[in-house]
Amino acid sequence: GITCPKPGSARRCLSAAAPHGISPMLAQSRLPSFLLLLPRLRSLAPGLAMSSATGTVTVQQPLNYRAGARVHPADGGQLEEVFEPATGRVLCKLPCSGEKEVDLAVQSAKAAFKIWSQMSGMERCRVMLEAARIIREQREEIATMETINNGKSIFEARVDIDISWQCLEYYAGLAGSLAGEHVQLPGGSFGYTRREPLGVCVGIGAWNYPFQIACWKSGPALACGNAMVFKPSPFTPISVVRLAEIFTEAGVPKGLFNVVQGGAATGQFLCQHPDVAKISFTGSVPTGMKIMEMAAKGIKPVTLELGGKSPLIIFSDSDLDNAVKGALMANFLTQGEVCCNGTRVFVERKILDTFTKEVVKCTRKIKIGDPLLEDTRMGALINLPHLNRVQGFIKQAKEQGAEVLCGGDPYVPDDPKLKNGYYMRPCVLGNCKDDMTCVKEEIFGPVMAILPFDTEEEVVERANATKFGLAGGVFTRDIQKAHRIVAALKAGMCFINNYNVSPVELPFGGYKFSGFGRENGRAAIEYYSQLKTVCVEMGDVESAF
Ligand SMILES: NC(=O)C1=CN([C@@H]2O[C@H](COP(=O)(O)OP(=O)(O)OC[C@H]3O[C@@H](n4cnc5c(N)ncnc54)[C@H](O)[C@@H]3O)[C@@H](O)[C@H]2O)C=CC1
Ligand SMILES: C[N+](C)(C)CCCC(=O)O
Repeated sequence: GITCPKPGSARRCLSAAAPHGISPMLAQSRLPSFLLLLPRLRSLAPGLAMSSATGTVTVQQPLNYRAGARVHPADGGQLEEVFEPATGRVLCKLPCSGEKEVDLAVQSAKAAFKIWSQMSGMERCRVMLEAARIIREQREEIATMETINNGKSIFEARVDIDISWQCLEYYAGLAGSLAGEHVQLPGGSFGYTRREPLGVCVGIGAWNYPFQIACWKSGPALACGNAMVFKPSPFTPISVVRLAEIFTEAGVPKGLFNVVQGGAATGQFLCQHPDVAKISFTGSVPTGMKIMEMAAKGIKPVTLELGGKSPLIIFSDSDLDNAVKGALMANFLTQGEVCCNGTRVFVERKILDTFTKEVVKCTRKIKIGDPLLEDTRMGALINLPHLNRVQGFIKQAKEQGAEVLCGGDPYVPDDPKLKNGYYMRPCVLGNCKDDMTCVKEEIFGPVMAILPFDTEEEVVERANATKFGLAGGVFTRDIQKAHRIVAALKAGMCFINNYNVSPVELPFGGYKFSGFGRENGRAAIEYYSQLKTVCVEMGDVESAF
């Protein structure tokens, strides 16, 4: 029979390993209870007020970080309200950094780069391992901050934080083995290559995985000997400053990792700064295009992690129980606000009815509500405009002939403090056609579209008929078919018989409009370093003149 995913199973799927190699469930049970953590939470994150229950937190501390300390920006001044998605309350007013503050952050990074880039890989490794250790130790506090600012469930935020420290640990491990090669040339001459850092790298992040995105960028950047100035999304400015403090606590030179806050204007100052050597961006396609244009003016390399509309193909020979779980994992993590989500679920017609019935049954069981409660599996969307945008897609889908099989409507929790939060019921759409807007455009919300198919050839063609190419997945018991399908998919990250797991050892990134460059895995080293070739003459110069 088919069972819905059980609490705990998602964490097993999502997180490659747990602290100290023990199971994530065990790791969690060894942590002190949430209440016991409160005094510690206050001392570690003084920006958070007395209690950290939903609806009680306000952030007072400065959220810029420069030269090893929290600072108020030197200029800018325009204030952005930051909301708590679960309640709709204002968490803080964020001053956006201007050109002067951006310059100070870049200069601070430049000074730290001089020290950090001269250290050996093993020395950098030790500092990064210490940062990973501190994150692991403070997992609960950081996950709580992330939940309060992003609206995702605490259950998921813990997984994000685990992936974050695993990422730093992974790149710490690589730092000591970064090396060039030695090449013998005629007459005893030889050449060698050196893998050198780029300098000051800029990271610009989206709001869906604030802490994790910052680790996916700073991990490889710092391992290669670079410095970084990071700008989170103005919707989620809080947790990344904690990462900056942790790096300092771990022993990086002051200024190695700085945080500037703000939106497009601040981002532009960063991208146009002449002392910036590289830009790594996670966000939407239109912004990605602008970033590339700005980078072109300074011949700066870019990494672009952009949007997607990925296919998930379910064959009739799949293990149906796993295929249903896979479809839920592919669509409903972080309220569906995930770039690599498999939102076009192609189902072989023979099992369309059985599969759809089970997916709808399991989707209806997803517990929505206060994201800090242990049993919540879906929290609030990032903000009201975004909730309205997602609602607009569902309305349009109905107008174009799709059938709402479940959810799709706003959800108002019983708890009075959550009444103004941005909740909706996860939605499954049936009767979808390839040319509907809900099937073509990235919705970035909890909306799954189900599309029947008949043949392998047909489904591959339809799966690839998109401007995006971030991810794709296939469920089947036929191993030849599975590998044939993923080989034919035009997407950077493919899953066989699972979806949306994130082992940091594997490169992640897109094809086509989903961007280029890779994060995670050894591959990311290429994007945060440059190769110097040294040619050594052991004989006399044979001059042409
Ligand atoms: N491929 C991936 O890894 C991911 C992609 N995304 C994509 O991101 C989008 C949602 O994130 P948003 O934050 O709304 O995207 P966005 O593109 O509006 O903003 C992303 C970041 O860029 C900054 N920014 C905006 N305009 C800028 C400019 N002109 N110059 C420099 N920086 C600028 C923003 O302040 C923010 O920090 C979705 O479309 C999603 O597909 C989101 C997460 C992961
Ligand atoms: C962690 N994972 C795989 C669920 C999502 C990562 C990509 C993103 O930032 O949206």
